[in-house]
Amino acid sequence: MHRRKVGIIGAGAVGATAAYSLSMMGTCSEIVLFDIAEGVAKGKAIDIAQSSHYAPNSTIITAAESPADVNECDIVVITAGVPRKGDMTREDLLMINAKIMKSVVEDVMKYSPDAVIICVSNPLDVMTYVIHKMTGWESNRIIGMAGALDGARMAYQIYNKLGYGAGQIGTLVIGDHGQNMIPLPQKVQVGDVPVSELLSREEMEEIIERTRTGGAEIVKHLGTSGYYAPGRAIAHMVEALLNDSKIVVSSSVLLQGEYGYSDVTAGVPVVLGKNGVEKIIEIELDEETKAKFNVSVESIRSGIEILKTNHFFE
Ligand SMILES: NC(=O)C1=CN([C@@H]2O[C@H](COP(=O)(O)OP(=O)(O)OC[C@H]3O[C@@H](n4cnc5c(N)ncnc54)[C@H](O)[C@@H]3O)[C@@H](O)[C@H]2O)C=CC1
Ligand SMILES: O=C([O-])CC(=O)C(=O)O
Repeated sequence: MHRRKVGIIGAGAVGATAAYSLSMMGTCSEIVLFDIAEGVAKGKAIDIAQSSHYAPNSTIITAAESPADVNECDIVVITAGVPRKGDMTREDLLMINAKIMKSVVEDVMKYSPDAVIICVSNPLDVMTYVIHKMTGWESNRIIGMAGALDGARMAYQIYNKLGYGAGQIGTLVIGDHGQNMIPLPQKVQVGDVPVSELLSREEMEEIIERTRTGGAEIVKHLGTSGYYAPGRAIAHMVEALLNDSKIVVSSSVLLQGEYGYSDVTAGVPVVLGKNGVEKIIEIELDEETKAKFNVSVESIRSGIEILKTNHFFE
C-alpha cells in the first residue's frame, strides 16, 4: 500500500482510541477522522496529532469537515454508532446502528471506492453483513473486528490465572461477537505448551465464561463499552493490512461455503494482508463445537432476518 491513508468514521471513544494507537505505532502516513457531532473529530484530531510528537514516526492526523473529505483512503474503519449501556445486549443496537451504517457506507462507496473496510459497530457480525450487501464489493475487502478483541480478552483471563506467559498466549475465538461466541480452549497454547497442561477444566470453563461476558463486564463498571482494547485491536488489524504481514486473526467475514455456511458473516480465523482477507482458514471442528457454531451462526442470521423483515435492504 503506497499512500497508507486511513479514514475513521465515528471519532467517539473507540474510533479516537484506534487513531491514537495507530499514531503511536507510526504505521500510516495519514489518518482522517470524521464524526457527525460537531467539533468531536476536530478536537480529537488536534489532541492526537500533538501526542504524536513523541511517536517513533510522524502521522498526519486531520478532521474531515464532511464525509467527502474522507476520500481515497486505503482503509476505512467504521466506528460510527451507538454503544450499549446498562443491561443492553449488542443486539439491542441493531436498528439504530443499521440506519447509521446505511448513510456511512453510501459515503464510503462514493469517496473511498478502493478501500478495505473494517467494521466495528455493533451488533458486529450483522453490521458487517450490511456492508457486504450494500457495497457488493469483493468479500475480502470487508472485515469485521471481533476475534482480535475477544482473543485478547481470553489471553488476559489466562494470564490472570497463570501469572506468566504474557505475550505468548495464543487464543482463538470464533462465531458471533455476542452471547454465543465460542472461545476454543483446545486451540490455546502458552509458548508451545497446550493450556490443558497448565490449567484445569474448571479453570478453563471460568475463563471461557469471562471471555464471553468480557464486554458486558466493562459496561457494568464504566456505564458504556470499552475502548482501549477495542482501539488497539483495530490498530493491530490495520497494521497487518498496511504492512501486508499475513498474520492470522479471527475476524467476521462473509462465508461462501466455508464451514458449510453461505450468505452469512461470522468470526473465523483468517489471514490478513494488503488485500484485506487473504485467506479464510477452515479448521477442523469437533461435533460439539460444530453444534455451538451453528447456534452462533443462527443468532447472526436472526439479526439479518430482522433487517429483512423491516425492508432494510430494499
Ligand atoms: N466490534 C467490537 O469489538 C466493538 C464494537 N464497539 C461498537 O463500536 C461503536 C462505537 O462505540 P464507541 O466509540 O464507544 O461509541 P461513542 O458513542 O463513543 O462513539 C460513536 C461516535 O459515532 C458518531 N456517529 C454517529 N453517527 C454517525 C455518522 N452517521 N457519521 C459519523 N459519525 C457518527 C457519534 O457522534 C459518536 O461520536 C458502538 O456501536 C459499539 O457497540 C465497541 C467496542 C468493541
Ligand atoms: O460490549 C460492547 O457493547 C462493546 C463490544 O463489542 C465489546 O467491548 O466487546
